[in-house]
Amino acid sequence: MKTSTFQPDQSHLAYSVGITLDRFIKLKQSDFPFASGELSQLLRDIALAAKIVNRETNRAGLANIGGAFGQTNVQGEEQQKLDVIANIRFMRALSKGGEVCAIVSEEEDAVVDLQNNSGKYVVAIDPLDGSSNIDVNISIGTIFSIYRRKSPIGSPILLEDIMQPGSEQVAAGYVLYGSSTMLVYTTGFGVNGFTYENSLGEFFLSHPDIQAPKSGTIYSINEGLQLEWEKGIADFVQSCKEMKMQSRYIGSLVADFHRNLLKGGIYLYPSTLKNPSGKLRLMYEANALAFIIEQAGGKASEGKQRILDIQPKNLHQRTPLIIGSVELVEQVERMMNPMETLVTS
Ligand SMILES: O=P(O)(O)OC[C@H]1O[C@](O)(COP(=O)(O)O)[C@@H](O)[C@@H]1O
Ligand SMILES: [Mg+2]
Ligand SMILES: [Mg+2]
Repeated sequence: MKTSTFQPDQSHLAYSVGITLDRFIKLKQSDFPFASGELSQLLRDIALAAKIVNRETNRAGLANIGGAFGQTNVQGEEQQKLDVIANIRFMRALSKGGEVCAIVSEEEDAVVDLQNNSGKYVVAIDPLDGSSNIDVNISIGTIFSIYRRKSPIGSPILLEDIMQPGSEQVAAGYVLYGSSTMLVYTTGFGVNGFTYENSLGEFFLSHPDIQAPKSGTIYSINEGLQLEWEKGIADFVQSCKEMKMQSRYIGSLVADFHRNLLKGGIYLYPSTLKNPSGKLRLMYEANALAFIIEQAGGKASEGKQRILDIQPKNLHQRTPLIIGSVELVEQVERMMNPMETLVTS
């Protein structure tokens, strides 16, 4: 019997570049034997809101949605219009989806209880990261963490559902609104990046199984605060200069993190006189990026302790953040804790 030589396209079976986010989420669901599809749907809801925020950021200059909103958030920071717009868009998508029972947002003073006791998940979100760069057309982002609630489904949410350490995250990611728009996330089975194809309105897998280089030549820190650094940080930055490493600082955490994740390097926002606990927020900035960098083989620390082991005490608490290639982060830790290094060496 004559058979045709047609080879069926098997590519959908492998996580090959070009697969849509939707399809990838579906295929990856098999990583969770007891998956019921809710986390998958929640990731889709976040991707949908990201598409809308992407559209808003692209036309920020045209549609008079740049500039200040005229209010300050719980941290006393002036809210930008896009902070508020992004917050509304993500709130809507997360509440409409039905999977979420509570949200912690940079732009909301208190926990947003969605009065949806059947919701399984809690989301912590920085709707718009890098707000100071909105009006000057520099890359900005969104950062999100997803936790499974601890209290029984159907019952009201409890504090224990919200105040979970980063090690309890079931998924985390960020969206980068840059020269291209990307969504990068993990569910604890590696890190994958998707690029948004505007004309098709779809995210496509472009960076499968991202691995952070063990070391790198890039260091990212706001050197304007140099006089406020503790000795270990100052020594490390000095050693970077002596080794002629490249200083790169965009001032948008997501963009600085993303570059260093792909190229190898380290981002540091240490404690300063103005912010003795650092500037960045544990629950909706540091935890998500720490989960991603660890899944990609890197490291995240506050100088001594692993970020993901920090037990949160309040919603908007800050933490020093040292994150990136494992060898560089460990070098900073050694320089910040010379005595311990002496004891252990
Ligand atoms: O201007 P600084 O002190 O260097 O701080 C920049 C950091 O602050 C942030 O803008 C804080 O995030 P938000 O914009 O979400 O408030 C980070 O993205 C960035 O890394
Ligand atoms: Mg931020
Ligand atoms: Mg923000």
